Amino acid sequence: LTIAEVNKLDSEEFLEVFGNVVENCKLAAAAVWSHRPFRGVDHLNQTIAEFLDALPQKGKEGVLRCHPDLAGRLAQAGQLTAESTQEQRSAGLDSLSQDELSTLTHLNQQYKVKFGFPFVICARLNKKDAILSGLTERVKHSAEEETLAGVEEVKKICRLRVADIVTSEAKL
Ligand SMILES: NC(=O)NC1=NC(=O)NC1=O
Repeated sequence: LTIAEVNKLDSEEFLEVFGNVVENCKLAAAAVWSHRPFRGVDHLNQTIAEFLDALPQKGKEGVLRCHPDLAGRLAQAGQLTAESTQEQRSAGLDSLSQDELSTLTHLNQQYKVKFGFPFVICARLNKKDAILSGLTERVKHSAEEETLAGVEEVKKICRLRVADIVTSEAKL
């Protein structure tokens, strides 16, 4: 879609198209629709980022809780959204050794017990080794730090999903 076509979508169509740019969080798309017309893809991403940043602490944690674990139960059951399936596959998370899988599962569990929300990272920008080292490092942080770090990753995931939908116009 060009940004001009995006700006013509009514709220229902906009939700159909952008409803999952933030995983399982249609509210983000529903909230930013009223900012149209969007000047360009950067403006659209900026409004989503501002929506996420303006959420209270509990809201930020809630957005993180809407994310499926990396190589977690849903992934192993083949029940991830199309976007998450593709992202987790691109990081090589669908071909982990038994050791890697048990390490990731254990660390994810440890992280979730500590923070009460899952470890979130942009899988399209991190291969499995970066994911494992990121998780090992970030589990040492505070809940406040990890809420912010998780939301930053959600913004990266969102930007890539938006880029799959909106053709950025060549600068005229
Ligand atoms: N817990 C996660 O980080 N999940 C995910 N990151 C992605 O990039 N896709 C996911 O499903």
